[in-house]
Amino acid sequence: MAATYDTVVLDIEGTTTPITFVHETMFPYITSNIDEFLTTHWTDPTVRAHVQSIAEQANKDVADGLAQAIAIDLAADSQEEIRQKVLANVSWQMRADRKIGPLKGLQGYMWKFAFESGALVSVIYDDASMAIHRWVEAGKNVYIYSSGSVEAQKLLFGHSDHGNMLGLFSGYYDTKIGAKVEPESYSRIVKDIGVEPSRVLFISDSIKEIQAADQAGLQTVVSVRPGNAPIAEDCGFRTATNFLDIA
Ligand SMILES: CSCCC(=O)C(=O)COP(=O)(O)O
Ligand SMILES: [Mg+2]
Repeated sequence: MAATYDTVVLDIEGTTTPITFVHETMFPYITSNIDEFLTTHWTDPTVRAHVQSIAEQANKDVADGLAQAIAIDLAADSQEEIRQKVLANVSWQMRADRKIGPLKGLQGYMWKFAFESGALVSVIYDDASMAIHRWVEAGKNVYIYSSGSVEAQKLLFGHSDHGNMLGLFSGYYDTKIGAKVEPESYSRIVKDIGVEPSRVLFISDSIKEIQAADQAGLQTVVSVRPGNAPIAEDCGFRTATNFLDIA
């Protein structure tokens, strides 16, 4: 590909970072620690705000008829009932790998303690790290767009096996800008950055995200990594197993 882009937008899971790191290290950290974390941090104002968001989402899910959702009455339930219902709602959403703001917000806050204490160090593919450096050295702007909260994204790139990479990125987007499978989300991102969609390269392992970005007029490459969902050879999009083939 000729360098017809001057902005790069990167997904994380399955793109810069192995799916296994997210599913076998980051998510189990939440599952193993959330019970104790909520008990210990229950009165922390940030946890209170996340509990409120989880409760609002749970009540919406119940109204929408989601079978596993459990309503939370913040005014009438006891604090222990609320805590147990938060645990139950987080549990089913994590089993479903739900990419939704309230869940991602609480996960991100828990990961803050894990990354900052050194309990977690993220994994970035060598070629992804090298390509990001090359893009930045070539004057391109590199952004992240992930379902993980912006706070979690910064923790992940700030505490990686390639060191603190935060200085390389021009900005971060999460699902507050819109779902990753909606073309409008990509239109909002390029508008926010202030670039033409045709000058932006988006890389992701998710074919639905690639289709959405393509519909919004961005250039795309499908990230093919070990453990990613298989991509059909005739998917109609450029694929890459190594970022250095793109950079
Ligand atoms: C950035 S935090 C960990 C990743 C995460 O929670 C997630 O859902 C990753 O989704 P992505 O959009 O990066 O595939
Ligand atoms: Mg991904």
